[in-house]
Amino acid sequence: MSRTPLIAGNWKMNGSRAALDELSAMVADLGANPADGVQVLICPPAILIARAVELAGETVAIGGQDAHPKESGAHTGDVSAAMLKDAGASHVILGHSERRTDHGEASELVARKAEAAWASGLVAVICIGETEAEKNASRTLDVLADQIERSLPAGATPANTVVAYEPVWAIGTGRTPTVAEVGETHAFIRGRIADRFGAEAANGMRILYGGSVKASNAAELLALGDVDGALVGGASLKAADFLPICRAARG
Ligand SMILES: O=C[C@H](O)COP(=O)(O)O
Repeated sequence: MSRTPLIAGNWKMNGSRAALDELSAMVADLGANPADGVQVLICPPAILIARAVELAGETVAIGGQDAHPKESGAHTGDVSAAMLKDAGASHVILGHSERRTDHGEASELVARKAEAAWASGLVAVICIGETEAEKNASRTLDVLADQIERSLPAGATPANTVVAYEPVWAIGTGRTPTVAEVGETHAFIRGRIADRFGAEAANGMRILYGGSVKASNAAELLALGDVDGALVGGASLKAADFLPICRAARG
């Protein structure tokens, strides 16, 4: 099964209304010179989503960075999947390591959020990844297996779920695993998805790599058979940095 590459930009807690000019520049460039066959997604801070949706049109999908598992209610400061959908989002990042660390999110909560995302018609981009201490203790595969088991609810399909593998130690550091390590780890992840959801689901489900992806390393990472795109942080903030990554994903 062929999988449409997804290049997803996570703006994290960066951006402003003025920064949406960068999104407009991405949309204009991709409109004039499409990255054929590549799906492009930008996940700005929640407060910018509605305006981003207006600017992005059909060229760039817009997503959230988190969603509360409940649809509405007394949850000060939170945003629900239903609200993201209402604002025009199509995707939501869940279980990012910064949420797991900053907000103590456990995999069970991530799974509940994914179910809420699906119920609202959003695609869940579910993040997994080992810390540096876990890597140094040779626990990477055990950690990933556990996160796949507990963060992805029953019912995950290629249509409703994307998995993003982000080694925590590679995020924002300029360090990445070797290309061979990324290939082996993604193959392991796909194998575990097959164990849980069956071979057909594993064949169709996209697995993104994230962690210090930039124009200079994107092509070699995206050329790997089990790497179906990238979750990009810092290099997604500027059109000039992000567009070459989108183009590197073309087959
Ligand atoms: O969600 C994106 C990742 O955390 C990667 O961030 P980075 O590209 O700045 O390393």
